[in-house]
Amino acid sequence: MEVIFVFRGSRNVLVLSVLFYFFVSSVSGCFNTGWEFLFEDLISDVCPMLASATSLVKDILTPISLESLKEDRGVIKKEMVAESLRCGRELSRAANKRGNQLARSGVCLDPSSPALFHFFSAKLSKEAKKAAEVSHELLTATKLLQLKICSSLDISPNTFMSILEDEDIKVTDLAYCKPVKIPFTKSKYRSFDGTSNNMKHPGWGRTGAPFSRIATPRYSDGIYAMPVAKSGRPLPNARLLSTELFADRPIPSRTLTYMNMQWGQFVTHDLLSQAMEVTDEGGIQCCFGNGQDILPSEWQNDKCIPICVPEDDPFYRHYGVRCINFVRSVTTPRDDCSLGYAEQMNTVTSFLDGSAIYGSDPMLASKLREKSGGRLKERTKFGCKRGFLPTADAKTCDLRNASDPCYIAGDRRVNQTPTLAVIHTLLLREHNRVAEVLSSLNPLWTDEKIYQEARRIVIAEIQHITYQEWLPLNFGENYLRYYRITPSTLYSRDYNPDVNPAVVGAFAAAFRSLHSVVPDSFVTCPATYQCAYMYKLSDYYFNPALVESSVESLDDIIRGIVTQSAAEADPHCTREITNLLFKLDNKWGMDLIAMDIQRGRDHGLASYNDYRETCGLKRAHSFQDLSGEIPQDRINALSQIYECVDDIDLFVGGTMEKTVQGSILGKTFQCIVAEQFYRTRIGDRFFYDHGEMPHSFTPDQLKEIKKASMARLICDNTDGIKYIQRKAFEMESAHNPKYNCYDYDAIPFVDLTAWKRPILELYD
Ligand code: HEM
Ligand SMILES: [Ca+2]
Repeated sequence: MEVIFVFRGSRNVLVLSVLFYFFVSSVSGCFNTGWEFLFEDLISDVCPMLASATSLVKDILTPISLESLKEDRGVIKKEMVAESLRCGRELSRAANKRGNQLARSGVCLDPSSPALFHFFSAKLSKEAKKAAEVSHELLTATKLLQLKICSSLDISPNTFMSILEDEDIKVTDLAYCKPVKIPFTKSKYRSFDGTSNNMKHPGWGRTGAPFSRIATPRYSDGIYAMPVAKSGRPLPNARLLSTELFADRPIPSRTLTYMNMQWGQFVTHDLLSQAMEVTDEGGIQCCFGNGQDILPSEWQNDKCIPICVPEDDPFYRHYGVRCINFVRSVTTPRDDCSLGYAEQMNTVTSFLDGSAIYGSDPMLASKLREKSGGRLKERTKFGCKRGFLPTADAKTCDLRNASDPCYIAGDRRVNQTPTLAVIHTLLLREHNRVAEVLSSLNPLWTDEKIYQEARRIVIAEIQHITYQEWLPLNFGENYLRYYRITPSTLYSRDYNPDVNPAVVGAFAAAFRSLHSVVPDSFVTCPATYQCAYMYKLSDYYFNPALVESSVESLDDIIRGIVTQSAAEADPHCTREITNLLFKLDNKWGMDLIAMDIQRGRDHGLASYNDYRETCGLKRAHSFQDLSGEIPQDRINALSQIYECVDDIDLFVGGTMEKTVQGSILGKTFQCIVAEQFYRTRIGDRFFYDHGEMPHSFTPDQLKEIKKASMARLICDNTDGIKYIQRKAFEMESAHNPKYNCYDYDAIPFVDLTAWKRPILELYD
């Protein structure tokens, strides 16, 4: 094996012929900061003006005292900013180049590794790559200024950050940062990429927007470096936290179905998606081989933050696994291109706008269309009346037979599990069903008109099912009313253009805690509902073939997931996701809970204690102060792993809280989730029940949309499902019995005749 070995510190590229590679675990690789590529002699070579050896205060600052720094603006000299931008660009490009070289020289992912499949979930567009590149340059420039100013003035990184905030340095001379006016269009229909939803801020909620923050980040340097404990030591190991605090204890929910869990994941995929950094060659490898150890730092990409596995790990030690591949999320410049801390990119539209069905950019949207009859592309299958998702590149699936389907949809995660692919199929069918009815009601409508109207109806149904059926069930009706989240009986008039609909980064942590409701397997049931077969999740990651394995298979899966319960919302998670995620043909997989924790740190999310304050709870000064929200046994476990109560990660602390009455979440996550769904509704001009707008539904139409339900969606879009409980997110019971799909009183029907328009009204 020939490996190009790039030494940090000397910038020499040595080509080493390595026949047998003996590897000594490098502990430092467990705690990368993200700035490993910035070393002293490189900075002094590339940017002599910024190197700390030339720390003359007058170079950087106009000659004034430190006290006045906080009051005055414009104290950091323009030339110094320009120089840090130039250096930032040069150094971050060099780091990029080094990453590509490493990948080309063989430091890349094993084709059958779980880690490779982790990368399939989000691919970066050309625009996203550009944004990521510029954001690295701006972050590196910020870091260089910080290094220089902190060493020259002997101030802390935090003091520098507050100076920088006051300075509010916006970059305008980078081509990317030149203000681009996104033209506001008055279309009745949403754009695909979320632009032009807000008239004053046409970029709000768009594909590629930064996640929003409701608490100051806890990067250890205030900019991008991975967080550390208050003592300055590393935070507890993410895998250790997973095994100690989230151990598998399978308790089924008494009330909620698997379908309830599945809709939650689907809604998540509509609202957000972070992507991981890649090289020009593809996914980044941070571990040696297939997880045998951490790569030595000389071979690691700067974006690597691998999860080290403790030697005595209860599961991985049996397989010699010491390293879970993990790579930092793509960052993006903030909306005004100012210097400051890192913001992560949301690669889908932030609105609840069916983007997982239609795509988050016009190109994908177009690719998914039939271009006739307003329909989405679908595949037919002999013996089935209704269609299936179109298929694409089989390389992104783990197929057993060449003829098995690998789906393409508006969201790349569609193939993650067969039950997720089922929801995508139902909504694809609903679009085409609606399109057919609309075109028979309005025979003169064009393909475009039918497509847009059907899309508008399906998005409204998704919003209605989510806000009226799913949210109150999971988070409590009273609570939602209190936060003004529940839609009103007919129109609501509370659209607020000053509310940014961007997804809050902490919301991802809160919703990730629902990984605990994922069961270990799913069952299938024939028409008699005598449920028979059970499929382990880990045998079906990225293998959706089961959806089409027979004429009845899709119906059987749906009957299964409305019959089977979800797992209880508690801190216990199935080993199918904590040991076996994306296992494929291996004996072991990745750990989703360790990844949830590590991802929160990667995004610099403020600590659990900070979010307690943000949410109006008392800040805890000792572990015991958590007793109002966290049960004693969990407090004991937390205090044994964390050094200090301030160190507790948001994901961990939030998941440990006891649930609020009527909700599957504790107080802190309840508050964060409420904040998100408030923004998603109030900040979306096109939200389905906003009245008195040019694009609002007529009262008759809105009344029909409000009849939509999960049960009706299933009845209308399956061949053989004849009976189902009225509330498909809840287990069948005496209060929630099964009804015949033709019983329109029990399971109301969305009557589309309200969309019949006068024959001469072709387009509006
Ligand atoms: C079988 C079920 C599921 C699987 C296999 C799964 C898998 C994953 C994976 C692999 C990630 C990315 C991890 C990372 O790189 O940081 C992720 C992220 C996430 N998951 Fe799940 N998940 C499932 C169910 C759910 C459910 C039920 C919910 C919520 C109701 C949920 C909410 C989230 C959220 C909010 C994120 C962060 C998304 C992002 O930032 O892009 N997941 N999940
Ligand atoms: Ca969306």
